[in-house]
Amino acid sequence: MAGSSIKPTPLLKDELDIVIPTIRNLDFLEMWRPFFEQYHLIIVQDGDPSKTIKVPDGFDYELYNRNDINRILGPKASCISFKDSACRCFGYMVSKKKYIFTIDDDCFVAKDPSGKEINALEQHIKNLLSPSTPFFFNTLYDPYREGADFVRGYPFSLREGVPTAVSHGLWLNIPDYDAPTQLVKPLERNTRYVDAVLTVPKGTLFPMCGMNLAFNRELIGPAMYFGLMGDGQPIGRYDDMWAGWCMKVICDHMGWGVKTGLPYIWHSKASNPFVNLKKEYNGVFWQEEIIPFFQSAVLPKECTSVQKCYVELSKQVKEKLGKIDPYFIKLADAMVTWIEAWNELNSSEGKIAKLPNGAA
Ligand SMILES: O=c1ccn([C@@H]2O[C@H](COP(=O)(O)OP(=O)(O)O[C@H]3O[C@@H](CO)[C@H](O)[C@H]3O)[C@@H](O)[C@H]2O)c(=O)[nH]1
Ligand SMILES: [Mn+2]
Repeated sequence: MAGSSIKPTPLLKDELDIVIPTIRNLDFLEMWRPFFEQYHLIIVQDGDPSKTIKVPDGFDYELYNRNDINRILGPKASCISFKDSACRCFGYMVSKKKYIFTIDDDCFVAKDPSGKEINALEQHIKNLLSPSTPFFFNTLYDPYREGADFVRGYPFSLREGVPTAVSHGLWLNIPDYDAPTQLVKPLERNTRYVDAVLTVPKGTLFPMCGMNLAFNRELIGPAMYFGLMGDGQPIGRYDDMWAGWCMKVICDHMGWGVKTGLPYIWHSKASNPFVNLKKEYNGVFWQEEIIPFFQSAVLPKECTSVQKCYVELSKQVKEKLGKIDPYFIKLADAMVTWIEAWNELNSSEGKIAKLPNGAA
């Protein structure tokens, strides 16, 4: 009898949205069709709202342009960036699903060393559905992976792990370098496939790239605000970095885990390093003060929800980073506006993620 032609239902089919920011086109979806077609897409169209973005046939999607964002959020739309990929966070806010995967429109299906096409979404789901180990490093990497385990000396009291809030994937071909590095190494390509998933240890920050990223929206969604960038702002290409630093401080406080490593995507477009240098210029200097701020940030135990953590962080940003540049006062206010807008759109969910015992 011929094999069944019924496709297996993909994992989290009705619990995950794929968020795509675009100012270009969505032709890249053809390559992802086998992996994405059964999921719902949320497309955030940046730039000129009068331009029509064609979505390839067969995909289930909702599309929002700037007019939609302004109509839905009213004055609170001011917290959503314009003319920067940071606009993608609007998609996180309007989603009603438990999980989010976000990918850039110049990211394609990569192949692993055996030549097999990588289903990046499937790997992110595996990462999110298995625990993290932020409190003690496992030298054999992901202990929950088939064929691996905790090594000798790993405390049994910690082997249950903690919930995974974020899965950060990587990129073959064009690496996510900053502009100075791009300028110095214009031809460098990442050809190294490292077959590992690591938990970022508690108390350690990392540079979160938004091009191949998934997260548990019910846990950490309110903290995934991609900071004010692009049009009218003195900085760009630090939206995902800002979100990553805020997110990690809050995950550490809440006792949740963040993973990085597999899956890889194939990043195809090298954005213009000179344009990027102009966008990043202030960030190159400011990050030398921003990082110590996040490294020393302490959230009080009264911060028992992500929203409360985030508003507390915004207060500390205003107080401690506001003296670097007035931009940080504007950013701190935008962080509060984001939470207000998030709560308005998601009030029915109202789920407040509580601190697990002793995690603070
Ligand atoms: O004004 C804009 C510019 C771009 N987009 C969309 O955002 C993503 C990323 O754009 P692009 O691939 O051109 O930028 P990269 O330099 O490769 O991106 C890296 O920097 C981060 C930007 O902060 C990004 O997350 C990283 O991947 C594409 O989908 C563009 O269509 C936009 O919406 N508005
Ligand atoms: Mn890109």
